[in-house]
Amino acid sequence: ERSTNSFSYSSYHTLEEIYSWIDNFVMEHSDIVSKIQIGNSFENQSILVLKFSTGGSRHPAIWIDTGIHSREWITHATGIWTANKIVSDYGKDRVLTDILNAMDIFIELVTNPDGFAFTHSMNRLWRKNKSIRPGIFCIGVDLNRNWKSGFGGNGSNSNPCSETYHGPSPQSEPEVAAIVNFITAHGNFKALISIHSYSQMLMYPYGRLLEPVSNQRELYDLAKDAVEALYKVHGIEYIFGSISTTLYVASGITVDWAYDSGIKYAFSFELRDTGQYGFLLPATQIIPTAQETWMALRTIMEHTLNH
Ligand SMILES: O=C(NO)N[C@@H](Cc1ccccc1)C(=O)O
Ligand SMILES: [Zn+2]
Repeated sequence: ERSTNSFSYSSYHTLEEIYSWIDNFVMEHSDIVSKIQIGNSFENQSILVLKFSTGGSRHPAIWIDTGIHSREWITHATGIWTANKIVSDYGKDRVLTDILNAMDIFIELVTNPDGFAFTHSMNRLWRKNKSIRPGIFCIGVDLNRNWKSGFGGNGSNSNPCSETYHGPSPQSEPEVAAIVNFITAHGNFKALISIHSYSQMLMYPYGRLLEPVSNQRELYDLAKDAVEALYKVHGIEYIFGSISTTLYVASGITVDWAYDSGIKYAFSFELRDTGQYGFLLPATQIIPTAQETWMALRTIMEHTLNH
């Protein structure tokens, strides 16, 4: 009896429960999934990535991260369901099978493990990581402001007590440095998708600039197709566009770094809802959210495969 069969995909879980699910999941699907430790968090938790691969040495790759902001629990839960969806549909869904036969998919489920543990133990609405530094009397850096592109610019804050504190320097945080080192060393990532909640948006670079990226038209059309595929599942409406024009100017963010590193398909999701529950989205909405998000992810991955 597969222990992942007894895991509830319609519940929220602790860091320990997710890490033990990862070990069981990898054991039960060792033909296609492996676990990579890309580093350690500030408080010395392992930073784990799931690799989905059908072989080959350096297939073009797709990166998905969830939970960079620890209070956004729907994103970790969506990532776990998505991992199981990939192994369930491989060999059955033509599009996914074609994607995995040609590309590798990497999913980092708990991108901010220290913050995530803290949302379970002390503060459900904690956003940042848990780094501390001498002479600084507030905890944590916003991991979505700590990237090199536009570091310290508008839409990030130099005050360590701010929720958007960018940290002392680019990639100062081990949780960000681990991803940068991994993606840079791999050298063949074609798409990066960083998943947040909430607001129901699908966005692409730039966050730091109002000017459009060179392939803006392509990203606009792809985002449009993706949100249409999402809408068809449960009728949930997303808006889409560049981060700076759709949401607000934000500097030092994941997708700007990815885009500037040559990953031309860089997206950020804001999952359900639009504020009724916000970060406290009821667990009953986990599977519906994951189901609709999958159709958008699949659309983006299919486009990446074909371009
Ligand atoms: O925290 C959230 N959303 O979860 N707000 C995001 C908005 C966002 C999302 C993606 C890129 C840039 C900015 C933030 O980091 O400010
Ligand atoms: Zn966020």
